[in-house]
Amino acid sequence: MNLNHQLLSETLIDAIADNLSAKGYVLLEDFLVDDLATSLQAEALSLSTQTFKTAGIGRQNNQQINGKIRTDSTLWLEGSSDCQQRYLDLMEQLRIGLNRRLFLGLFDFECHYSHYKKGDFYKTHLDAFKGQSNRILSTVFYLNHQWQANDGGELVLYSAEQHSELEVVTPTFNRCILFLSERFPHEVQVSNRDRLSIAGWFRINRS
Ligand SMILES: O=C(O)CCC(=O)C(=O)O
Ligand SMILES: [Fe+2]
Repeated sequence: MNLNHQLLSETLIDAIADNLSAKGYVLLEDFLVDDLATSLQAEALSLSTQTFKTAGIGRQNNQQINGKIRTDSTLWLEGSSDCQQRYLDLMEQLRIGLNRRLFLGLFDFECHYSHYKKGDFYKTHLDAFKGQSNRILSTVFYLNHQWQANDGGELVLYSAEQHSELEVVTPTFNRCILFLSERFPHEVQVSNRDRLSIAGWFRINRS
């Protein structure tokens, strides 16, 4: 194991757990050490032009490409580079830390890079339907420097009940949002420039 591996502080995991139980989501600035965020950004940038695939929606085995709902391209992280492995290690630490505090029974974590080109979007959706999915906690980590007000591409989180806006999140470098997958409808507004992120899900083992 690389000694440079950043570990999340127990204080940070406490704060994440507190926010998740109080309001169901948490927004974190400067989530990772800068060199890790920078390496992930560089890797996403270089891979996005070659190996990303148009994203699917629906069940894993029955993916449909539906340009009407989402238009981004994705690539799953499998730990095939040092920065991917470091990111997955951190999320593993978070998984264990959240299970200890919240008894969520999180079983594993999956994540992919996403690339939204100019004009791309992801319309309002839920990441999981109650009782039908093993996705429990959604995470999105952003990799974009100098996001301007007119760049679009905000993540809008809605309240489940009134569909009122809870939070409008610009996809700013090294920012991370975590939210309960079944609880918050959300959308990515049309992006006016390239937008890179890592979307991930902590899952329970339902089978
Ligand atoms: O990129 C984002 O801000 C959210 C992406 C998203 O909702 C998803 O991939 O399910
Ligand atoms: Fe989503």
